[in-house]
Amino acid sequence: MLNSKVNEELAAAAGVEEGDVVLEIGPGTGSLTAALLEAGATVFAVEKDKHMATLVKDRFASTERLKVIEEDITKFQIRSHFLPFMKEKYHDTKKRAKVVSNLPFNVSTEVVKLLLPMGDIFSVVVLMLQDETAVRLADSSIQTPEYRPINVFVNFYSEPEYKFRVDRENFFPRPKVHGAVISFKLKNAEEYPPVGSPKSFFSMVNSAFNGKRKMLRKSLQHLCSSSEIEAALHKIDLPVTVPPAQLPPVTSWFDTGTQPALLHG
Ligand SMILES: C[S@@+](CC[C@H](N)C(=O)[O-])C[C@H]1O[C@@H](n2cnc3c(N)ncnc32)[C@H](O)[C@@H]1O
Repeated sequence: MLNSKVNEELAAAAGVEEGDVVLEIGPGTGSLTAALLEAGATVFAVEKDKHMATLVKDRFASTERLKVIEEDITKFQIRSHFLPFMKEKYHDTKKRAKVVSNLPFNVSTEVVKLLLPMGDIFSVVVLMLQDETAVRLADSSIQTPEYRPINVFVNFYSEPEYKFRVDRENFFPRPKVHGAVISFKLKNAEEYPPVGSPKSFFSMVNSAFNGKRKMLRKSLQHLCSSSEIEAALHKIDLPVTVPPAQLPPVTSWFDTGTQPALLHG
């Protein structure tokens, strides 16, 4: 990141303040780390590149508010290794940590899938993504062919918000596309849509989208009878012909707040 102002804005987008514990993924040379420390946070950085991990450790050797772990975030055991660190720093047991990261674009979807279900550990996840990806993930109401199971996933676990675009001239090496900062305010488990098991719910969502142009009563016929599907759609005022890409945001799939109208989850 060539522009230090963007790092300050990333930290501000997560509302980082004195005393916060922040998980930073991929600190690289430490330009965002510097902004997080400057804002008063204690930073737990996970960097997979050995050389970069050493470099960032050396750069901030004089502070006790930084811990650097050399590890790939997709393999890192957040619950067993980060959680004890966070608990040691916070006196308030209800306080949650924050995630702020400027990661390579190619691992961003994997990181989103990993972190969003962790609302018991993190209150907010702020990421730099490709602009196009950020737009697609933040708009919960898109009812276009761009609507994917990942949109259902994002809105199930969080409230996404597109923050601001970062022109590609701000990065070195310069990527082909612009970046954008997106924040995901993580829900607590009691705020999730009321499904029996998220795993079987998402398996149902994937089945529905596998037959993108098919009607739901066809693509979900291995799970429910046609009449059950028609009745469920009727309950939430949708025609039986609705294709999956035109379903409304996931939170409105549940009629009374207790009973999932769209199948059993
Ligand atoms: C785009 S650089 C970010 C540099 C820095 N955050 C900045 O703002 O200047 C990405 C960093 O993420 C690290 N990285 C890439 N994949 C990673 C992964 N799976 N786990 C942890 N770190 C990763 C890279 O080694 C690199 O240092």
